[in-house]
Amino acid sequence: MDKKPHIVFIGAGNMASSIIGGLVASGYPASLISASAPSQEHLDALSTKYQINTTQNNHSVAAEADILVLAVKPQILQAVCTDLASPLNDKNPLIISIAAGVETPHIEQWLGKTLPIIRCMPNTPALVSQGASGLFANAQVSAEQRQQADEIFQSIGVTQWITLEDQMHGITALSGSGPAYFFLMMEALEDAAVKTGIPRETARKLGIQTVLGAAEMAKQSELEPAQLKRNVMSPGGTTERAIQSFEDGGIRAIFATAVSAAANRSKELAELLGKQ
Ligand SMILES: NC(=O)C1=CN([C@@H]2O[C@H](COP(=O)(O)OP(=O)(O)OC[C@H]3O[C@@H](n4cnc5c(N)ncnc54)[C@H](OP(=O)(O)O)[C@@H]3O)[C@@H](O)[C@H]2O)C=CC1
Ligand SMILES: O=C(O)[C@@H]1CCC=N1
Repeated sequence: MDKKPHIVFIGAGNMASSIIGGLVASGYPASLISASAPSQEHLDALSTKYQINTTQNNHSVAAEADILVLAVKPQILQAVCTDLASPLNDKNPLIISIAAGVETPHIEQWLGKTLPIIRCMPNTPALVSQGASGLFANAQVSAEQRQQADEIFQSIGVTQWITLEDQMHGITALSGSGPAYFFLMMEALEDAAVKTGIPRETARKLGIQTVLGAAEMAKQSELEPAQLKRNVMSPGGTTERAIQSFEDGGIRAIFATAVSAAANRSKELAELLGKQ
């Protein structure tokens, strides 16, 4: 980026904080990051931690944005966008919405005009620069804006662009919600290990490192996860027993059902919110 854009966040919750934290950690100037939300307490926490600009006034800050990140709950996005229509009347910032299940035509309709809009589905590991973001650009987004968005989200992890907005439901179910699946597995693995007699602290430390090590290995290896799994399974050994137990318990069906439940909820949200 030659001249870095002023990035304004509407909403200062979990996800905005994660992205802001990742951006600042990657060296993005805090003076070029602003956030707006109702809670002064949340804003103070953000400005103390990251030295970014904060305000409770969506209008004033939105009018200064080169890039406006909509980081509020999907259910209030319509009200927030409708309210921003007037301050954006003579402005043309790049809009980036991270709201689950809200489609770009609805955002355009609520903002009252055609605008460059990118839909992004990030995830909370952005806070430690290990995010995974799926992105979709509408037809108004220029190559330069696409590049700017890509650089922002690459500074907090990995990016993947999709060409069909409909695929965002699957991305949401995969990587948007995904960190929670692995935290659940860490909880379950730790509890199970403690039941074998291991101290909790030991179980947590080794459990987390095992997840991290497996992910790093899968990332670096040319082998597919299925082969990496087989490489751990000595014939007649311990892993084989555990994997057989997972398979007997229907782990693949459990994953398929859960991921499709999340994708279906994203579709439901899109239908519900589009009808408001
Ligand atoms: N959490 C996640 O893992 C992910 C979330 N998302 C999406 O990110 C979005 C935000 O989620 P998340 O951060 O978890 O939610 P949070 O509830 O943590 O944050 C929502 C933020 O919106 C603020 N807000 C509420 N009303 C307004 C308003 N009128 N104007 C400005 N700000 C307002 C809240 O203010 P206050 O601080 O005062 O409460 C809060 O800071 C959602 O749309 C979600 O779908 C996407 C990917 C992953
Ligand atoms: O649970 C949610 O709806 C949001 C979207 C993806 C992750 N959190």
